[in-house]
Amino acid sequence: MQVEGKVALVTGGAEGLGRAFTEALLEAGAKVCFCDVNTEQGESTYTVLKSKYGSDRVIFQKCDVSNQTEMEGKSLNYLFRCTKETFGNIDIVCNNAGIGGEKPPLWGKVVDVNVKGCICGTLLALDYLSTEKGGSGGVIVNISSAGALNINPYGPVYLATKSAILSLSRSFAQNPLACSGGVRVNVLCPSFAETSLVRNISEQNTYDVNVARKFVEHTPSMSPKDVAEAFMELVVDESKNGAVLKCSKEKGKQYCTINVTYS
Ligand SMILES: NC(=O)C1=CN([C@@H]2O[C@H](COP(=O)(O)OP(=O)(O)OC[C@H]3O[C@@H](n4cnc5c(N)ncnc54)[C@H](O)[C@@H]3O)[C@@H](O)[C@H]2O)C=CC1
Ligand SMILES: CC/C=C\C[C@H](O)[C@H](O)/C=C/C=C/C=C\C=C\C(=O)C/C=C\CCC(=O)O
Repeated sequence: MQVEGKVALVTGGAEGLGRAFTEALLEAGAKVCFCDVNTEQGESTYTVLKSKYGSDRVIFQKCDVSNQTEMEGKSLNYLFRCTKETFGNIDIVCNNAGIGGEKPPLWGKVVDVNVKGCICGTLLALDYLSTEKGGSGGVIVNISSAGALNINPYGPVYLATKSAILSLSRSFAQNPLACSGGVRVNVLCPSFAETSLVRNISEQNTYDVNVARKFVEHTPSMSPKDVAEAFMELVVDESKNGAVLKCSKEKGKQYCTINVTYS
């Protein structure tokens, strides 16, 4: 895919990986609408990106991806509509927004943001991108986790949501609306990267904060820019549909095949 001149939508773009994806897309010549629930950080990031790339190429919208109705303020429906009205089309969608948490009452919000937000964002992306629905095709990249390729007793809820994103994306990649609609669906599984999500691991959102922190300390972390390089490969390479791309500091990029072995 030639990214120059294309229109992208990124959720959770105010900081961390979402900001890195947004900047990589802008650097490649795309127009980008990014959203975030954190208005202050979103406006701050928008100011920086607008001055670097121009106000005609980047917009920020406050949006909570777990908000399923227009009633509760800026929803994903509103975000997609606003992006299309502003830039005339949508070609690339990155469902990135995500949070961590394991204990009540936080875990329910984790499911709402990570799973429902990604499902809603993927369904809307298919509606706007599929040629079967008047779109011009394109690519959806959903953000799972390297942890989803394993089991982990210390982050079961978080990693369950990331596993859901993995299955959702691989399944939608074979869905008629995608296949016959010229839409590719890929999933990125990063290992640890230096962001607030990892820095903010605490008693409130993990079963054993010492284990989680030790895991992070012993696992070399990527920069968000490292992860964005893998993300852009899934956007640009039109041979990639249903691809599962793991990326880590130690082993770089690894495409994964997922099989079930029977005992
Ligand atoms: N940092 C890491 O080591 C890894 C992160 N991931 C995933 O990457 C994605 C991004 O994570 P990070 O950049 O690390 O986290 P982060 O916490 O640094 O950034 C996440 C961004 O999403 C926003 N956000 C949170 N809830 C939202 C909501 N309901 N609606 C809209 N925006 C919302 C936050 O305000 C923040 O700006 C997440 O889905 C995470 O699960 C996956 C593997 C590794
Ligand atoms: C791990 C950091 C991400 C989120 C923290 C949340 O609090 C979550 O509820 C807790 C998870 C605890 C995990 C403990 C160890 C993780 C091991 C893994 O296999 C994860 C490996 C890489 C991915 C990291 C990520 O997805 O953010």
